[in-house]
Amino acid sequence: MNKELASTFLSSINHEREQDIQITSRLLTTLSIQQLVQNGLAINNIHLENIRSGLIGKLYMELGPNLEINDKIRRGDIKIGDIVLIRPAKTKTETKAKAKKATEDSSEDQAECSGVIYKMNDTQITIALEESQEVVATTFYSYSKLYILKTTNTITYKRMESTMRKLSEFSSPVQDKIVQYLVNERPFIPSSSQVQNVKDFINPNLNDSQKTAINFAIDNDLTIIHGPPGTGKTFTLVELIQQLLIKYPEKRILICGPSNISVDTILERLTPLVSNNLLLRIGHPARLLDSNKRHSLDILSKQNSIVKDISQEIDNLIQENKKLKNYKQRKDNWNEIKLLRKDLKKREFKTIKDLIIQSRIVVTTLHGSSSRELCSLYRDDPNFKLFDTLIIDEVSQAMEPQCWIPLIAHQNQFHKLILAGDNKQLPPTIKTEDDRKVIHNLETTLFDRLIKLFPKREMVKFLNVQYRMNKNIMEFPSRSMYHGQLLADETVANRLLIDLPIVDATPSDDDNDVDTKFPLIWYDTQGDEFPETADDATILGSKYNEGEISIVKEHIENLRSLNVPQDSIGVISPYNAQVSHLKKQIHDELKLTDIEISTVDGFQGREKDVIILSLVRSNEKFEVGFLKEERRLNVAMTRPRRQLVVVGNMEALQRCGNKYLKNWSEWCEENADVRYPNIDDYL
Ligand SMILES: Nc1ncnc2c1ncn2[C@@H]1O[C@H](COP(=O)(O)OP(=O)(O)OP(=O)(O)O)[C@@H](O)[C@H]1O
Repeated sequence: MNKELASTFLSSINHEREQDIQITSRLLTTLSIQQLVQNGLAINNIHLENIRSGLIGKLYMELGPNLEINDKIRRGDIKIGDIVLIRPAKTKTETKAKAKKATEDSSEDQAECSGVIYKMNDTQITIALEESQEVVATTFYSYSKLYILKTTNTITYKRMESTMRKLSEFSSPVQDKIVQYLVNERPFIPSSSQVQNVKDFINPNLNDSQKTAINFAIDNDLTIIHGPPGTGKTFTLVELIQQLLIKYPEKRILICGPSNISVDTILERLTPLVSNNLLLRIGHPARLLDSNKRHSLDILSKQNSIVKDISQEIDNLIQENKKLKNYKQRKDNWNEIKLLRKDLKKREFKTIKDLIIQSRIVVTTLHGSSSRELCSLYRDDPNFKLFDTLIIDEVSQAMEPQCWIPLIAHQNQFHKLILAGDNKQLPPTIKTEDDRKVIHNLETTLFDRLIKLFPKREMVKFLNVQYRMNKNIMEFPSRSMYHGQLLADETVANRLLIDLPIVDATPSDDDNDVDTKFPLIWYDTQGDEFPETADDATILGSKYNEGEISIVKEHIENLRSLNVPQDSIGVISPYNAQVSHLKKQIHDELKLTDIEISTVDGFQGREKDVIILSLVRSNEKFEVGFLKEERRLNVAMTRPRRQLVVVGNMEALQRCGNKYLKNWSEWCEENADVRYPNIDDYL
């Protein structure tokens, strides 16, 4: 089965990469820089302030706003960790000679370099460059205006493809005990010992479902911890990791996730509980939370004093390089830098190896798990055993081929695989739109496939108590997605906005209509008074709804008049255009900049006291587009703790033909405080 699995994924990944590159290059070529900036895919009007050396011989390019134009950088959707292209803007004032000279040096038609966004604020962007980009980068001093473009991260595709090729080379039957489960070459037989492994839990607050999951994971070699929203998946994993350290002090655990934030959350929670020399974070320092940088292998490996001196010498040579006029001098200077770099790398490798051997918990993204640093230990001894347990968190946000990266890079080592996630929340983001088979192959996560492979689901442990939502908010998601199994812990079941100390107590005791007393409110915009609008400005054909924005603003004003703090309020819309219009009116016009406004994806894994959800869709044909994606809506409606406010056309949901949406609006009709806004009140 490994060969079929590998070839299915190889063709799907190839198609996905082509689609991704096509979509990105279509945007970059058809749109002007202005339009790309408008869509958050580019940042312009910046210039090169400085180049300095950094970790593991990387270079850091510091860019600031072009002060002749503005004093702030318009960051758009570009964020830390993105791979970007840096290019000079063609400006009239740029003399041909200057451009020609820069081209000679860069020996390219258009000077261009690529790097990773390392740091970013309104006044400076720091980009980490690969060594190969240095010569070009220094030529950018001669341009007054630069711009950066967000690009496709092809490295991730290459890693998945090489992993799948290695999987296809496995001889059958496969040797690796864990891989045997995944390729259906081994039945799953749960351990029969009823002994409750853990005698003393460290965390006294664990509930029974969490304890059961921990005991099962210690006792079995395959576990899936199914954690619906707010049920303490991370809480559970942290205890499990501590128990594994106690039980197997000599073994090493590899913790992976699809994104840096998914693994940084666990590392942050582990830091106060585990001695820090046992914790090691592998990954580009640019992409780590500041609180986790102290565990960063990159940074730790630089603390060696000789390594520091060599880095300083490299730095000085780079500064000198700027002043050298003659091309040959510059070339000699780079050669000297290259020699120093070789020495630096040898010393760093030794330091890195010692740090990895000393650690007991290695934390990295799924892609980072096959990093050069980690796999370099097998160069000396291919049979070296580095890890014993693999934990993959947020497994339902990862494409299955990503989950194979650590399994293949460290094959024949793992005796235990623990997957944690929720297959009823956001699936992995797939760019492909033109091939349903590819979409299905890549959207079906390892979690989904294993519960099909083992229909008895004996390895699945469900966390059933949630610590986030008022029970009225929890009720529909529990019924529609979790077979009604969710329970609201008593600490959250009945809490309302009005219970927040800062919020005005009931202005008058008998005033039961005050907004802060309702956990569930629906502003029903049915009829044709609140129509949606197609937004042509954004090339992605997004939609927005002016009428709904007015209702959102009015509700926010009501809450603010009752002293609900801005940072307790979140506004979500599935449509990018609605998000940008909401930001413009709430952030720019109302100046309520502490109210978080984002798409559903931006709120994944997060929570707020009150969430206002603007559905946008309202048209004569009752079309609802991708509102039909129930897992996306499930994430949106399970973000609030105390109040969920929906603004949307109930009739559209009841007549769009989608069962989930119909059930949701009918259930809310019975259980929410439904209001019928009158458009005249907003004109
Ligand atoms: N047994 C428990 N007793 C008390 N509080 C708990 C317990 N388990 C989890 N919590 C609380 O519930 C909240 C959610 O926990 P956690 O962040 O671990 O859940 P998660 O499943 O990782 O998050 P998400 O819901 O985004 O998937 C946290 O505030 C945590 O402190």
